[in-house]
Amino acid sequence: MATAMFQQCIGTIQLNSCGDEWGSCKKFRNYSLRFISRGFALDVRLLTKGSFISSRSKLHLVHALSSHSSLVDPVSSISDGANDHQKNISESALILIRHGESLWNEMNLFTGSIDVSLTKKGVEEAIEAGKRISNIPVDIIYTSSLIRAKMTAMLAMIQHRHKKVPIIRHTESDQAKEWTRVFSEETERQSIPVITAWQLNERMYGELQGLHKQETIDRYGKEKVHEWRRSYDIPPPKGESLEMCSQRAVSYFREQIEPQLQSGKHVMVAAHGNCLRSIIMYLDKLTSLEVTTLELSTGVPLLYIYKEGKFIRRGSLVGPTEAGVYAYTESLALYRQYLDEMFQ
Ligand SMILES: O=C(O)[C@H](O)COP(=O)(O)O
Repeated sequence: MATAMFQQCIGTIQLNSCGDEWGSCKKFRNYSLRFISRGFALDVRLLTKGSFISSRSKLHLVHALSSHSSLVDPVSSISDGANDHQKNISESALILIRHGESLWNEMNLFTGSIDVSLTKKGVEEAIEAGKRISNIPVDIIYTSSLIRAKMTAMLAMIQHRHKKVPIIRHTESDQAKEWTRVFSEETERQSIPVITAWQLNERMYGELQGLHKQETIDRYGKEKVHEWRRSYDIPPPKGESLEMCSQRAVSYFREQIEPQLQSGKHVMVAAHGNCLRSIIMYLDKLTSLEVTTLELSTGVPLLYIYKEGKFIRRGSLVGPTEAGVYAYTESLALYRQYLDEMFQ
């Protein structure tokens, strides 16, 4: 696969030698070498006259200038003869993550729309989640507008092996858009857009927000509280039912996120227990009865493959060192192989 990538990019790779090792790069001067002071440390092998030359020196691969984004997203760009069949495989990864433990999860309080931070354990869960998805391609991230989901997305993404920088896009006003513009295409390519959307916020828990869950059970009874928490269409007092939450969250998913998947982008969504339950209900075509038993743990990423208009659930991801990761799909296995070769 590395052969395929370099065949595509050979004329356009930018390389940065490390100081005194520059001499060993001279043989590649026909290939648009340029000194750039940042990038990823890699051992780069280049294909020239039909065979690989190992540079031996530590090179910094900055990016490919070609229109292909194959060095950072090889899944969609593999095109040598051996991999021609890949052209016909059009699939995207969708990762869903419920945020890590929040301060109010720890205190067993109804949280809903209240904007509380992760706990230390929540931070660790987000980092662990990031390790689990570190071999899965991610092109764009969606989070709710609440800090616990944003923290989870950022902490998870900094674990990714491709080392791209997640950047929150501020689109709340024209000025916000203008003032947060990135003026380098190269920097842009090394970043991942993070879109925040209130539609992905946790279901609004109304008059339960801030109440202790056990004390609420003691006061209103187990059955009533369970109905508020898990029924599909019965809202908690002055709050949103799952159905109401689903109307905004699933509409947003269908209108904004699904088109990204359709266009071949790999997407991560960091959100909340009930918001994600409503999205999973849509993806897995669960009935309003089935969704009542769906529970999501904090900080556990779930993988779906979007292919030919269908969502295929692949379950929760195992740790990055476990061989099972290879079993997800052929494209994902190739992506991991690429990461192994490029980001050892
Ligand atoms: O808002 C909350 O309190 C939690 O995120 C979800 O709570 P639940 O499990 O009671 O729905």
